[in-house]
Amino acid sequence: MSTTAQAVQPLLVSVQRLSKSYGKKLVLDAIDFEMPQASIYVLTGANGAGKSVFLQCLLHYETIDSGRIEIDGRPLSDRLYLRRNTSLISSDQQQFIDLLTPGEYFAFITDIYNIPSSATQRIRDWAEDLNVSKELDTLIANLSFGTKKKIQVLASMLIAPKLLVCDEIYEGLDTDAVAYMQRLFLQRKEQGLGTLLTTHIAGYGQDIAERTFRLANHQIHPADEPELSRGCL
Ligand SMILES: Nc1ncnc2c1ncn2[C@@H]1O[C@H](COP(=O)(O)OP(=O)(O)OP(=O)(O)O)[C@@H](O)[C@H]1O
Repeated sequence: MSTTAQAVQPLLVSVQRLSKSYGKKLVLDAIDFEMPQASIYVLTGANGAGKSVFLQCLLHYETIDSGRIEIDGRPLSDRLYLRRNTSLISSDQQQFIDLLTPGEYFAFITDIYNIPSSATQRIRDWAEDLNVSKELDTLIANLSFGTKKKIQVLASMLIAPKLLVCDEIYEGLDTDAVAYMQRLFLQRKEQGLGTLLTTHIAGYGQDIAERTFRLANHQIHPADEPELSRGCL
């Protein structure tokens, strides 16, 4: 997508001077970051750079020390709008669904998001695409790491949030699933939805992303900035 096209897209994510510390440990230092609607952005950074903390702050799972965050033009204090229109896929966020089966989890989602019951057939087709049809009645706690992730992916497909945030989505996924995810993100973009992916492995997801950023030294910069790209993984 050209810079001009991006300029006319309304913003999906707007972050201004976001700072976050844990005690004396500074993680994010006055970060500015913008992402338009209908986009795929990648955020890279070394282990411990602060990518997950940034995502947690973005979706208000973590409090911020200072700064301003807007999602689709709404402040984080618009809690219901935020929860309805965002989803996070992360290996750390699964415990709350562990004691449901995928089938129960999807029923739960269709209830709370008021999704028509016709979606049930779609989710069965998608489950077949991702090769998890046989797991729909197994407790999520007992599924493999990659299968748990696929269940989260299916849930996000049901919800189709305006902003989908994926923390290390490719970790633990087989090659077919990775290819499926790439197609899903591109499809989301065509539908006007935005996807933000983090990875500590440079190259992952960047082939489909229009922009890649790097979190280093507590700040986010375009990954192709010369002084930062020297330090890339
Ligand atoms: N709840 C917390 N309390 C204290 N420190 C924390 C907390 N959460 C994260 N940190 C620290 O913040 C820093 C950034 O962690 P974060 O998990 O965001 O890194 P990351 O870039 O996602 O790393 P990785 O690629 O390994 O997943 C780390 O030093 C981590 O120890």
